[in-house]
Amino acid sequence: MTTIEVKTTTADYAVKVKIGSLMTVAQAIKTVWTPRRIALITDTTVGALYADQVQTQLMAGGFTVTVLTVPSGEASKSWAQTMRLVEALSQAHFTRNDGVVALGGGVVGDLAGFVASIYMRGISLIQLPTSLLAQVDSSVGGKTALDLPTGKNLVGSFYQPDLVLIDPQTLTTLPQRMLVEGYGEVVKCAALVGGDFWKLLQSIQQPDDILLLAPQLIARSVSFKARVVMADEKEGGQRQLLNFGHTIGHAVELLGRGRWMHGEAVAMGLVAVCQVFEAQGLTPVGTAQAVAARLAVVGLPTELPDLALNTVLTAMRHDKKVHGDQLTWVYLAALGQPQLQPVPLTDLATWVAPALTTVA
Ligand SMILES: NC(=O)c1ccc[n+]([C@@H]2O[C@H](COP(=O)([O-])OP(=O)(O)OC[C@H]3O[C@@H](n4cnc5c(N)ncnc54)[C@H](O)[C@@H]3O)[C@@H](O)[C@H]2O)c1
Ligand SMILES: O=C(O)C(=O)C[C@@H](O)[C@H](O)[C@H](O)COP(=O)(O)O
Ligand SMILES: [Zn+2]
Repeated sequence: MTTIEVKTTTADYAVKVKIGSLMTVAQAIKTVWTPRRIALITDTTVGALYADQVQTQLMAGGFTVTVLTVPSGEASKSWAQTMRLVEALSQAHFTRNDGVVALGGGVVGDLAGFVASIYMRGISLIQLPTSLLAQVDSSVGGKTALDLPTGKNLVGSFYQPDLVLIDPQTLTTLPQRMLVEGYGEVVKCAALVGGDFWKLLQSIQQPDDILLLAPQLIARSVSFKARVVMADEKEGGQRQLLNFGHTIGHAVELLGRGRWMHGEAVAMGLVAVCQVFEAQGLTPVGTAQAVAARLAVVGLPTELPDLALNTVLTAMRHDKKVHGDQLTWVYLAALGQPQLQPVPLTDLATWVAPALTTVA
């Protein structure tokens, strides 16, 4: 078992990574929660695979469990599902002493986390992430979110869980496309960290290698993310670095309307931002190609689709790193040396243009 401690101004919790840990989930939860009622929030796909097993374990451990299921997919990060879930909690008389357990990928984690943060102004939360993306990134750090038609994650809260329990065994049921998209966030972390983490990616030459190295990739990604979150929980400064590749990535994800998964859009965004900053002379020439090589080897997309510049710019203006009349970008001064660069909104078109294949 690898344990990574996260200590922020609002919470102290452990991220535990252990193969098979979902089989002893009640034991782990009892280390942080007394017996209580649990809303086990999951999606249709993950629920069908794991909800019974988790519910049985929790009930044997003395918890009372209500399973609440949302449709799989990004569209569930919505007001409609939020309303359904908080109303279900209320109708079942959940109180402030009860808790929410999120069982699923990043969608379930973001949605259930948001629900836990607003129901009765906040009830306890535990994350049981089951996708690679959720295990390396979204379950840790306390960002919860819903999407709006204008942009990704525009509603949400910072709300830390009491425990994150990661069982890499769940990745064996994850379809290859979802395994690979989660790897997009691993490449992001490795590019930010550089050194041995970046070198480790040389061992990944095909999607199966991701599964083989999953415990290591999870531990390294989470350790890095935990360090950043502990230094800057609410993204006043260096937490913005975790948004590397997301400025263009989120725009592409939104404009694709479900065509690309988050990690795929981030993969395109990582290469694109390196191209943008190579053109500005701030990222060493060849970085975009080096990043693209690590992504392409597992089949992640590395070239932006044809998108009209004005639609990309409109989506980017909803980025939460817009402060006043500037958007802060994350770029690599070198692998392992990320920097923040504010760019006036009026200059965005000139900056972004080199990354787009079609300028309309
Ligand atoms: N809060 C954060 O810090 C943070 C970080 C990164 C991404 N995100 C968000 O996470 C979301 C993407 O997460 P995701 O890629 O996990 O998507 P997802 O939650 O939609 O999961 C992808 C698919 O895999 C299925 N699945 C999950 N685990 C499975 C398993 N073990 N076996 C079989 N199927 C399984 C899901 O049902 C879904 O169909 C996006 O909304 C993104 O914005 C949040
Ligand atoms: O945890 C963070 O901070 C991140 O930026 C991690 C990102 O991978 C993640 O996609 C996050 O949800 C994006 O946050 P947002 O604030 O840009 O919506
Ligand atoms: Zn992300």
